[in-house]
Amino acid sequence: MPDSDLTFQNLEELKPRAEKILSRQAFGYYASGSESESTLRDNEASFKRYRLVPRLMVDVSKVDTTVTLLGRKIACPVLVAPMAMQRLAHSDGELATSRAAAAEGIPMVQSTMGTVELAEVRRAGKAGPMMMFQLYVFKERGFVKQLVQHAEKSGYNAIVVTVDAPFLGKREADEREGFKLPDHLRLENLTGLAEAARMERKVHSKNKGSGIALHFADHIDPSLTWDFIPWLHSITRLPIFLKGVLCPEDAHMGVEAGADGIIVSNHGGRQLDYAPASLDALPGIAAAVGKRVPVLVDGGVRRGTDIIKALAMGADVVLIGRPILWGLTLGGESGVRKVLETIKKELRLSMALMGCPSIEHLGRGMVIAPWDQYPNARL
Ligand SMILES: Cc1cc2nc3c(=O)[nH]c(=O)nc-3n(C[C@H](O)[C@H](O)[C@H](O)COP(=O)(O)O)c2cc1C
Ligand SMILES: CC(C)CC(=O)C(=O)O
Repeated sequence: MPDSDLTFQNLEELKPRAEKILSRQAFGYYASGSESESTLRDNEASFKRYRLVPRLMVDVSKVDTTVTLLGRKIACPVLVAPMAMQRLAHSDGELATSRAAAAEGIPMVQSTMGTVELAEVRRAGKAGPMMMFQLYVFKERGFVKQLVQHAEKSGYNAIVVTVDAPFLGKREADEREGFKLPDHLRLENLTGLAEAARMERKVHSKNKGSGIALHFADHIDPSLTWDFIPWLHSITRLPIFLKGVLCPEDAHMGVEAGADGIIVSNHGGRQLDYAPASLDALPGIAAAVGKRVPVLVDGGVRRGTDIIKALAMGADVVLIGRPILWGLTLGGESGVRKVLETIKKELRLSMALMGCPSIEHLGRGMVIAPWDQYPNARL
């Protein structure tokens, strides 16, 4: 697949360009949300509702975008979100994303459902600050233990447990197109295991509808409860983040159960439709967590100013999903690098324009919701 022209101004331009390159099945799988896609749309729309109040006469000749996560310095408060099956976008798939993220000093979260084996992805990203492994919890706990311990031995620095997917949301594009993983690709983390061989057949199966949804219903454990977290701690020394939290009470219960980080997410609008936009759920969750552990957020982050809004509203770090896949589609490793470079540059400039020479300067008073009064009314 020849790489295309990588001249673009911003992340919002990329989706229509990627659509021209990808197969209908792959584009449908990447782009779609569940059901009426109201949460999918609301994720981006919510960022656009808020306004920023700049502060003036601050020395911004130097702007420092770095932050620390799990004791490691990262280039800016951004992570690459876990996304399955990246070789649908480009033949280098997860390897390209891993190299690009490492080169930009940004951690990547690798999905359980990768099309490159997790240890290879980790090796490709060895120059980077760190990597996390996203875990889907299979009914077969022996397999889960094997997967997690293999990730730990391979050098991953944290486990991200996705807790919003007891079943896969109803993604109508996948149902309509009969989404299947093409025959030349494999869910590489699941091969070589007896249980996995059976799972794999489903993803390639000739059944009608979404092969992924069928695979999920068969093998992912919908009976998961909070006691899973202490069990996971008992089999790994890695810190555990919970991904998919939308309710302050769940965030609190997660921290009580032993979570080392909370990721506010509605899975990019792909699970429960009409779940709140992640940004709208964020302030309540940040308040419930009360700085006990880091709070991360994803869903609809497309601009440097979106990162500023999320941080000012209580997040420590954001994750970016689909724009990474569009960059990967357009230009493999270079495409992902360009996506990350672009948003980093936007963040740096917007911080300067906000009068924020470093991330600690971002505060709640700098973001106004439509229902807030403008700051001069508070004087
Ligand atoms: C194609 C695709 C695959 C995804 N695969 C996973 C996955 O394997 N595990 C997971 O926890 N989340 C997965 N997600 C959700 C993302 O991690 C993330 O929550 C979401 O995409 C963020 O929203 P954004 O795409 O608007 O930036 C996936 C999302 C997309 C678009
Ligand atoms: C293979 C899928 C289960 C990955 C996923 O989480 C998604 O498509 O949203």
